[in-house]
Amino acid sequence: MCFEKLYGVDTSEAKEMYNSVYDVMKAMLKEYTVIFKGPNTQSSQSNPPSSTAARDTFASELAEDSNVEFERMDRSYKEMVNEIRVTDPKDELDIYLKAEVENPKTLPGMEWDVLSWWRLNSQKYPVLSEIARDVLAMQVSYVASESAFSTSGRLLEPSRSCLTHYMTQKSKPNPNRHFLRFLNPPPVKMSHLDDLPSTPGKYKTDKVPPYGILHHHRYLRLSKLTLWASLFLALFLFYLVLSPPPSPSRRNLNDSSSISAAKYGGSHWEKQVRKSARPRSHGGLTVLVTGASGFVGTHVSIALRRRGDGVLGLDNFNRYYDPKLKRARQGLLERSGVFVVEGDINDAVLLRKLFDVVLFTHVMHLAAQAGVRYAMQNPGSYVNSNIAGFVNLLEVSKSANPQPAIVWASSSSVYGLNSKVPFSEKDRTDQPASLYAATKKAGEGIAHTYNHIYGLSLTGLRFFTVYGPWGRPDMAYFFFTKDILKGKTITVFESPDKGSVARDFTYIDDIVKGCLGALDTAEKSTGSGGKKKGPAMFRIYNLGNTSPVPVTKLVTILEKLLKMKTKKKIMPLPRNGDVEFTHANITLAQAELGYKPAVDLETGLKKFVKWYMGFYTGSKKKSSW
Ligand SMILES: O=C(O)[C@H]1O[C@H](OP(=O)(O)OP(=O)(O)OC[C@H]2O[C@@H](n3ccc(=O)[nH]c3=O)[C@H](O)[C@@H]2O)[C@H](O)[C@@H](O)[C@@H]1O
Repeated sequence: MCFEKLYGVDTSEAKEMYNSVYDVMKAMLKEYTVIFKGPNTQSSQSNPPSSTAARDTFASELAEDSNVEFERMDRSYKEMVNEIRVTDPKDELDIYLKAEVENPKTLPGMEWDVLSWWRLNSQKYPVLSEIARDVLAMQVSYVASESAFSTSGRLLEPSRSCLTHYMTQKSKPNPNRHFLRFLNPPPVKMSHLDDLPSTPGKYKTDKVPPYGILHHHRYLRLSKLTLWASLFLALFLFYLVLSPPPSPSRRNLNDSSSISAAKYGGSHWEKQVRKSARPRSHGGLTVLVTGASGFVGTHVSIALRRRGDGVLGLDNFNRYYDPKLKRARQGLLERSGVFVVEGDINDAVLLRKLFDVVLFTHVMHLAAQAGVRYAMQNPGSYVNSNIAGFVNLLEVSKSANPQPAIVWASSSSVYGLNSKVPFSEKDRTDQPASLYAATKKAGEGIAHTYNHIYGLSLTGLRFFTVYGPWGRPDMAYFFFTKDILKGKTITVFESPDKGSVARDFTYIDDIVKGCLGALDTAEKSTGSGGKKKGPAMFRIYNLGNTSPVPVTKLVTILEKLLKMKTKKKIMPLPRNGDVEFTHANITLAQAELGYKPAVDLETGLKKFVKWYMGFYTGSKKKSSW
């Protein structure tokens, strides 16, 4: 009914919304039925709290605390509920939905509240009323911020969630409650009760009308419509609070992570994990590569495997860009003997499981939300992957025994508005120009903390615009190629003084060498079992090419390689996080990692174009992979 009001009678939107809420309610009902009635298999062994027992406790609590005429109330409403007594909990929802809409206009002048109605109807709808009690009794402060869930200011108002002070007393956090078990929030004062006197006892319970009277009248005044809306609202909150950590505001990005749990476990899976992680050469490393089906992850994993190291991949296959490309990379990895676990770095259970099954000597952490400009569209995904995910990985790594040495991908973007060239590791990095850069910089700070407190060996690599075969479709060289081939106009940015924007484009093979150099020179972590035993290595290196190339030149090279002219639209560099130029000073990486970039942009793009034509157009000239 409320969806019909919102979307129109008989519209597909209304039906879709109704069905989705209905499905959620059914699922919750099922869950609660198991909790309050006990799963079939256990019912004879244990004594799970039945809905009747729960109801009785609830009723006796009421009788005890509030001087209500409980017996009288009990008699009257038992008479009422006997009219429709639901025997099978799974029918409760249908019966509730079919019930008459009650008239909200009767007995004006008395406030109603949802919880009272549900309490009153707890015999009629035993399981639904348990859900209502858990969900609707949630105090405002049980959610991080009520406003966070609201698109139009305050969400919980007296008319929407009218919890009397009596109810707030009754709805104290109870760790045994199903809902609160998930939440376990600190009990803070409800914001909409702020006008309650702060002196305890000023509100006397005897000022509350006797429960029996209230109770007797309230159900008559309750609008089914409002009830339904309240329940939906509460369900919405319930979902938000219980859903996996958010997430990229774009739902599809996390689709794969939310189903990851179903994709691991079992003896066959463990066998694959062990086999993949087992080094083939004597003294080989045992490396967990996160983001293994990403661009750099694929190349690094294959290079490690080829030289005899054990490699286990981890990737959530999100949809930031075409997952088919990631699956194709996974195919390559499998052919090289690298098994990729489908899962998210935010999944601590999975990570712990992986560390239980394999004693990783190293982690090559490449899973991240990449891309500078996309951060304005979906900031949450950067926080989720580059900060929360990284912390999760560090947490699990610091507790592992032995602790692995970790090498992870930072970015040239941390230099932000730094104008001193070439960029040296000693230069300031406190002026990020994008949220992406800020999360990468935060990652460096977080890594330092874990090094300092737990003795984790950590090496950060600041990559400079990495390109090459199997690259990322969101990067300029990649989509320029695609657009040039399609005869589309491409947009080339220029700096505010009409100068060229330039990048220190770095070929993938050079980056791979830098990654392997970092892994090979990383000292062991010093901690064990989450405790630091001594100072551990902490390093940051630039991995660039040391020869910035203007984007206009990149376009000219691509035109030459593709043998096509393109239409260019020159635009001022938008204020979306892009910086005017990057240029790496690689002295440190050269000295300590033996890093020596060897591929110039034209040579690298030639290899990329060859791969691109083979992969996307089926050209016979396929690359070596
Ligand atoms: O080195 C880095 O730190 C970063 O390199 C790239 O970021 P970016 O250098 O911005 O790479 P592209 O998005 O491929 O852009 C390359 C150049 O093309 C320019 N561009 C981009 C898009 C466009 O339509 N037109 C255009 O002229 C950009 O302004 C930039 O100068 C990656 O996307 C980041 O993930 C990485 O961390």
